[in-house]
Amino acid sequence: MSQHYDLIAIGAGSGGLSVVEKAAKHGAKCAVVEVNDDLGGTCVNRGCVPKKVMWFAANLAHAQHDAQDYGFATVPGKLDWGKLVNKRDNMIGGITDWYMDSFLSEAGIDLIQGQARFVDAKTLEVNGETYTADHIVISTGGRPIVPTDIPGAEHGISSDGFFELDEQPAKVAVVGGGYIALELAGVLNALGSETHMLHQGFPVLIGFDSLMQKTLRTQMEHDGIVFNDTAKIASVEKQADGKLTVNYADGSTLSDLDQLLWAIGRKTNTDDIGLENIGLPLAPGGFIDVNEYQETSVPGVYAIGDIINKRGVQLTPVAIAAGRRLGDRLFGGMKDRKLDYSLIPTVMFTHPPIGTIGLSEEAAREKYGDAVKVYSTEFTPMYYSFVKHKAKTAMKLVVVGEDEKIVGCHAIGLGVDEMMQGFAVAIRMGATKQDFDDTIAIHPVSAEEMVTMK
Ligand SMILES: Cc1cc2nc3c(=O)[nH]c(=O)nc-3n(C[C@H](O)[C@H](O)[C@H](O)COP(=O)(O)OP(=O)(O)OC[C@H]3O[C@@H](n4cnc5c(N)ncnc54)[C@H](O)[C@@H]3O)c2cc1C
Ligand SMILES: NC(=O)c1ccc[n+]([C@@H]2O[C@H](COP(=O)([O-])OP(=O)(O)OC[C@H]3O[C@@H](n4cnc5c(N)ncnc54)[C@H](O)[C@@H]3O)[C@@H](O)[C@H]2O)c1
Repeated sequence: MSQHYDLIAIGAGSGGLSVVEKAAKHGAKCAVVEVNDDLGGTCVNRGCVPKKVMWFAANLAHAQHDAQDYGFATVPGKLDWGKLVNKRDNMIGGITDWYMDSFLSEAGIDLIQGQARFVDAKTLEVNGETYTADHIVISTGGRPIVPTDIPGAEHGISSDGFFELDEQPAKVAVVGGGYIALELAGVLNALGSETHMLHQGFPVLIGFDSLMQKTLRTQMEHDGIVFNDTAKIASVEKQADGKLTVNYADGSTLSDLDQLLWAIGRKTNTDDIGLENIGLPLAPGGFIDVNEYQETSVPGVYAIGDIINKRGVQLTPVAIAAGRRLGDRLFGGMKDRKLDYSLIPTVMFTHPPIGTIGLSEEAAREKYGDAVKVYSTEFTPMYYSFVKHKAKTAMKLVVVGEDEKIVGCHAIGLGVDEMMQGFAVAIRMGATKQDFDDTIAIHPVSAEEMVTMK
């Protein structure tokens, strides 16, 4: 006899846990299926949370250098990588234990451990048992891509492997030019690894505003990261001493690498979940198409989080928000509740960080043509007054039409990670440049430049 639920989520990550939590709060009988031993998914175990710990450590490394320029007698200390990793993993263990021991039981949600597979649109099979539900949510997220067409690629690691490193690599190459490549390269470099970034001729940070791309690139180079923009990797070899050599197509090499980190994108977790049994086709890239209510083309089957076919929304708060809204709509009587996917703010935890919301200047010009106007500023924050190793801050407001409605807001620099959330509220409410100008600045902080741009 199979067990019946009102809703089952496949995958206990940001999206899956959020939809069952909300649905259960509204009284629905819910279960979540998870194939891994740890709950919380990518963000908690192999993403945002451990990454942010490493980013904090990298900030401290920068600050130790800066402190000397402020007159402190301290000499920057060497990081005990093992100690940091141990503390980080203990912290994450605390979160996953809490999910396992308190979160699910307090919310009255059943955990089904194993790999879920659709038998039909209302039935899942897990470890030989069947479970039925009126509503099934696919929230299986994704995993890093490691190339299969480059001989020796398997000698490299992915972001998952980065979080398993118990020793800091002395020399490392990071392949890619997106969020993960840039964030992890920044961490490794700040913590003292010789860091090489390999990507293939395209600008880093595709889709971001060009001012952000340019400023970050300049700063990363200034920090000592070596960029190879024409890195066509032909093969990777492991030497007798365990070090790696990258052989480029042009015959040149990069050798003595302790690690090679592939950060070239992620693939969705859709293999072997039986989508063929419910007639649900995959969109290009392995994503799942959904409508504005997270509904797939199969009635009663939904998809949320990284798995859905929308560009630029593979973020934890997006998965959570979509899950909560779906729970409200299905069981809370909120018939029209859905996530608005426009104007999603995001921060890239590089050194310095980037905060962004809305359209880049380039995208706005493509959409609105001559109606676009841009305000921007570049400056050195006061913090760096005595610091030799300075990092510039750059900000840009992209506005449209006579009322100069803000359609894009971008900033890179010290502290912008904590700055952008408030601006995102204003911009979602329809703020114009005049609203920003009418706001009294806070002094002396970098954020004041956002409301004083000419
Ligand atoms: C290195 C890194 C850093 C990141 N940093 C940030 C950040 O700073 N801020 C941010 O907003 N986002 C960040 N992200 C993105 C964020 O982690 C994801 O957007 C988020 O985790 C997506 O949630 P999800 O629920 O869709 O999927 P996931 O969190 O990936 O959860 C999916 C779950 O489904 C399980 N699963 C898969 N298949 C099955 C199956 N058949 N049966 C049962 N279970 C299954 C998986 O084991 C997993 O636990 C980062 C990602 C990475 C990789
Ligand atoms: N701070 C954050 O919020 C944060 C941090 C990390 C990840 N994320 C989320 O996770 C998603 C995935 O991140 P990601 O970095 O894996 O993907 P991404 O799509 O951001 O970047 C992948 C990069 O790899 C490049 N690339 C692709 N194939 C390549 C190849 N063969 N050789 C060299 N480069 C290649 C792409 O051009 C791109 O620059 C992000 O889009 C983001 O939504 C968010």
